[in-house]
Amino acid sequence: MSMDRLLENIMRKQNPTVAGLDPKLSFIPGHIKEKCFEEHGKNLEGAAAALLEFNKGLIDALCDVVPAVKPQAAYYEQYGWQGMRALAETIAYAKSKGLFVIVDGKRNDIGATMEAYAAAHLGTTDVEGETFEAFGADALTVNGYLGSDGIEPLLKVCSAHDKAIFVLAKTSNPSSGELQDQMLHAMYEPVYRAMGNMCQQWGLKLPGKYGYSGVGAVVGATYPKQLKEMRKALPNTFFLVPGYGAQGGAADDVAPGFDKHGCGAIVNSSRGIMCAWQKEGCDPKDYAGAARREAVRMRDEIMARLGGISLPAT
Ligand SMILES: O=C(O)c1cc(=O)[nH]c(=O)n1[C@@H]1O[C@H](COP(=O)(O)O)[C@@H](O)[C@H]1O
Repeated sequence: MSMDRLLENIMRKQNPTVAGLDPKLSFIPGHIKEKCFEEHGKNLEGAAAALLEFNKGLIDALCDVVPAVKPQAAYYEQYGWQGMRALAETIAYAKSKGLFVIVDGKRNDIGATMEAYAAAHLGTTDVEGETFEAFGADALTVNGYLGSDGIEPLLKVCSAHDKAIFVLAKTSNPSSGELQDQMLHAMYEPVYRAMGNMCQQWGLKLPGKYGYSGVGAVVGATYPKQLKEMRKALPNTFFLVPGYGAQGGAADDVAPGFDKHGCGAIVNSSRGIMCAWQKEGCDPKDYAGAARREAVRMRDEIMARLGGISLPAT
């Protein structure tokens, strides 16, 4: 099962972190942009080529450190179909380096449309009887707030193609509480807890051998209290924890998301890793080296809190 593969990658690398690949031109060193603009023009084609080259450098530098990468689709979409091609090529390149790829699409719609999203990102697309893998991620972030009929098609595709999903429960952004913290009086619990419970239920259809199902939940590093509460309440739900670094989350904040085996969560950092070269003020040609140093620092900081990671007995 796909989530098992993520856990095994985390265990092997002793690193419960994921590098976000959310590139925009201002994050990319000048020498890459100049080369790509010269080759392809200063247009969407040139920009997309720069994104891909930047990403490949990051992936090469990070692939023996991190277990996974998380490209956020919006950063590619803003560069048109050329950007989406860069997304597809980034996914393929990361997979070829043994990385688990979580595409951050936060997709959701009615069931019929969700079938199309599921085919696009996790399954295969049918062309008159022949099937093709479109984007081929290992996991996709989704929004569960349309309810079960939006999630069911994903569960089917996950089961058939060995994939996983992460469902937004308590997001990291400052205004997430406006709706997600509201109490559901009939259930005596806030909305994000109800969503967590739904993840736990949906996960029954995708059981994993280490106790964590193929339906994970997104819980922000910026809300450690809720992270702790959710870890206790949802023993079979693996967490994607964004908000470390650029959004202010630190090792102390993410620690409550883990179980007693040091398992149960993966912490994302995007700008913290991608833009480390700007923060360090190092030679821009060493941008990937700076990303690696930050990824190692982040790993060591979180691992110092966890001690070690072992996989719960099967
Ligand atoms: O689903 C996500 O990954 C996500 C959920 C959430 O609650 N908060 C959140 O920041 N994210 C994503 O995680 C990444 C965070 O980026 P940085 O703040 O640069 O580390 C971005 O790709 C966000 O879109």
